[in-house]
Amino acid sequence: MAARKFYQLSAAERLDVLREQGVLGGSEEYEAFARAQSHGILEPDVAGHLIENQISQYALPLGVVPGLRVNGREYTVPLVVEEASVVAAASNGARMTARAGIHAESEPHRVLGEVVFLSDDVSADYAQEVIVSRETFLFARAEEALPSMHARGGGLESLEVRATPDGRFTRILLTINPCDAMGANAVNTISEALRAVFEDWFGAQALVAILSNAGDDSVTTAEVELEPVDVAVRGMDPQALVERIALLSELSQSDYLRAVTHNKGIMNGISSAVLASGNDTRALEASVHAFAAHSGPYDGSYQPLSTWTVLDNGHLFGRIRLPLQVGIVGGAASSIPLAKAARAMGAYGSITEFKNVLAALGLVQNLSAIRALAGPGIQAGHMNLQMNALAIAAGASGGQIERIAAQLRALPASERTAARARELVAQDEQSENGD
Ligand SMILES: CC(C)(COP(=O)([O-])OP(=O)([O-])OC[C@H]1O[C@@H](n2cnc3c(N)ncnc32)[C@H](O)[C@@H]1OP(=O)([O-])[O-])[C@@H](O)C(=O)NCCC(=O)NCCSC(=O)C[C@@](C)(O)CC(=O)[O-]
Ligand SMILES: NC(=O)C1=CN([C@@H]2O[C@H](COP(=O)(O)OP(=O)(O)OC[C@H]3O[C@@H](n4cnc5c(N)ncnc54)[C@H](O)[C@@H]3O)[C@@H](O)[C@H]2O)C=CC1
Repeated sequence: MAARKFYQLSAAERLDVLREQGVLGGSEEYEAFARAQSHGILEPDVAGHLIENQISQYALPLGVVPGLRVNGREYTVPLVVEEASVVAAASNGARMTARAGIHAESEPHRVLGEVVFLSDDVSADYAQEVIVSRETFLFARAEEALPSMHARGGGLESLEVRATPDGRFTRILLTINPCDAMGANAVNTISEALRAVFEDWFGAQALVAILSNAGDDSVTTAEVELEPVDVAVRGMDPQALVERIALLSELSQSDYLRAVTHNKGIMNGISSAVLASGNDTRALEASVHAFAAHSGPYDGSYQPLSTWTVLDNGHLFGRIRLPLQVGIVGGAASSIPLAKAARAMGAYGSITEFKNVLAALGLVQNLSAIRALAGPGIQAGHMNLQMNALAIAAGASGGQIERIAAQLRALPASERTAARARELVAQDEQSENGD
């Protein structure tokens, strides 16, 4: 019998192979992988069937942002993230915007598919002519490909032919309503079904039939108007603070280097909430950053996803606009129990509601970050919370974590190092042992 390939082995067998190859690290790493596999949250056979070449499981903390007020409702939003201060900052943002509340709205949830031919094989004009004359057949074929989506009121909504800007390719664009799902699989199924029809009619092979992660036609907007006192920082004039926040916002419009970091701050909250919900974070982020790269004054200028301005009445006005390729059904949530629980806890009654909450979360996350930057700086708040992670990395466990973190916080910033944390852990152990 032929030897089984790596991907045909069990998780335990794969671990053994990797140990023999010496690529696992040491026995400590082997133990860590093996323990997480048997004591992880997922049943080992579920984990082993979700991805390929699986050897272990990976856990991250799940936290919540309480009291995020969006469109008159209060949400408790679950986040999964490894970075200290993200949840605290989002909670801080929810607190600062609770009085005013955030208003959010989403354009209809749609995803684009594209079937692409070389324009030498199929000209845009010809494709257009054929599609217009046989539209009824194409819609019937799309319905046949995914009858359940059609029955829900979704499915193919429109067909449009657009050549690429350089004229080399003819794209047939399919606008699809995936109802409450993110829609990638739905769009791919319909696109491939129509590809076969087009190839038959045109007598040419399509280059590709796939969804586009560009979400420019399905954008969510969230806005908030705050009084300076809502964002006040001790020891600083609130009006001067909001003026500095607005200036920081202008900087991110002028300076690409700052825009990237500004958007990273926004995605701190959104990506973490999307991860918690069992949605595809790669699709989300590709879509968001592509939008940021061509939604500005000229195509190709990477822009901030949010802006903050001071209104004539002295209030601070914030607005965020971005596409959110997510779903409240489908994806990994049906197989990952905690993702399912996180979706249920978010209590998003519709896909629009989920997107509105995500955009609001991004806006308040951004507010906390730039308020800190415009005020005391980021390190004071962020590094305070980061001290727990430093203590854990230095080997602290149980009640020691809080003790060491408190000692680290009391040190000047320049002395809060890994080496110093290890020294403190060693001293703590000595005193615990009565040495
Ligand atoms: C860190 C804080 C919140 C401290 O904030 P603070 O004002 O020093 O602390 P506070 O004790 O006055 O707390 C204010 C509120 O923050 C929340 N809060 C406070 N502490 C906790 C905690 N332990 N757990 C949960 N929530 C917490 C909580 O809502 C609290 O209100 P309260 O409930 O007490 O009335 C503040 O300094 C802050 O918001 N900083 C921003 C931190 C941040 O953005 N971190 C992300 C990592 S940095 C990054 O990745 C991106 C960045 C910053 O570069 C993006 C950019 O450049 O734009
Ligand atoms: N480029 C990309 O972004 C790609 C992403 N993917 C993956 O595709 C998955 C997302 O695709 P989907 O089609 O959203 O998920 P999916 O394949 O899980 O489909 C959603 C399922 O939910 C059912 N459903 C039940 N109630 C529904 C309702 N009210 N509205 C809509 N559907 C309902 C649908 O019939 C369907 O079976 C993600 O796992 C993603 O990682 C796959 C290929 C490419």
